[in-house]
Amino acid sequence: MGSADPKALVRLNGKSLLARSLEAIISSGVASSIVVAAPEEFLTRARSEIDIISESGLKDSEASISGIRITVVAGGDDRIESVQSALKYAGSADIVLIHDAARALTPSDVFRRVAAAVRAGAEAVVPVLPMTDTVRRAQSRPAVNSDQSSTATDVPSAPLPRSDPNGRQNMVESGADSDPEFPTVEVLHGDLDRSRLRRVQTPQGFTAATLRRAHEEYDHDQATSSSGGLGATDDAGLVERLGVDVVAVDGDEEALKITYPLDLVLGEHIAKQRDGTARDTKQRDGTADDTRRDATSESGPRR
Ligand SMILES: Nc1ccn([C@@H]2O[C@H](COP(=O)(O)OP(=O)(O)OP(=O)(O)O)[C@@H](O)[C@H]2O)c(=O)n1
Ligand SMILES: C[C@](O)(CO)[C@H](O)COP(=O)(O)O
Repeated sequence: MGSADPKALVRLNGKSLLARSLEAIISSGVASSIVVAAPEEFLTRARSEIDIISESGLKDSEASISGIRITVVAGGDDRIESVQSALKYAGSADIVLIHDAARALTPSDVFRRVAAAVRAGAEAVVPVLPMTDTVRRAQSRPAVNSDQSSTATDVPSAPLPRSDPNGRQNMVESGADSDPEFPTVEVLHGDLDRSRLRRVQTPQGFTAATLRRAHEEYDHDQATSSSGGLGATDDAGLVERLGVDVVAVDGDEEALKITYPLDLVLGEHIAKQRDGTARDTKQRDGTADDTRRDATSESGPRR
């Protein structure tokens, strides 16, 4: 994102991603307690975001905000460590939802769908959306070598350069063995059947026992792994390693992960519409923007 502050403190229409995430959780009505994991040096600022929500008022949810215990704790160096810090404060809750503050515009309905599916008996639940792009596997091979099959190696799953949202540099010169003396190109193989692929969002919901077991198992495997970090980009992945089924429910395009500056432009637009401060709040048919959104967004995933 390139901002000096942690991303959760970046603002959309004047309100931080953290504050917007908390509002969505609170107004969903599914939480009895919320734990926020924040970078240690930003704990005070994270706490002040909670005060802002209280002051600005959550409309008719104000009563429930005082009924919901909100705790701010120091997170860790990565997502998994932060979740583990927060889990220590989850008390005796038997269902836990893990949410990315970066998905600050997640509609409350998504929280309700996830919580309902766990209550209905699933051990692990994630909101998902269909793939709209064609997806292929990437391999790198020497740029000048005609024998591609014997030298191709999987492109490492390191993130694309943050400075280039489209990762164009990676598309040309793979980072796998990017020695300038031996340039590589990236070649693509194999159509993956996109009708069977899903984009995974948060909140991800779990029975607390299963989530704790998944983290313990992950920690154990990390400690005993001879091949370095196991890599885990979400909690559902850890639960899946236990052999537990991860159940999908409908996600929502507005639960986008604010990752690149371009996402802020879209996020700002959505936030303004919701806050009723969009310049063009009146549509030609006379309905307000946020009224139109309510009619479409809470009814399931949109492409
Ligand atoms: N040490 C960390 C890093 C990330 N996260 C969580 O993982 C989410 C997604 O992470 P990411 O998009 O990578 O966010 P950041 O690392 O915060 O920001 P940036 O995109 O600038 O790298 C964050 O919103 C946050 O909820 C966390 O809990 N602890
Ligand atoms: C959990 C997640 O949002 C699901 O899509 C995603 O894996 C988080 O990834 P990040 O690398 O921590 O942004």
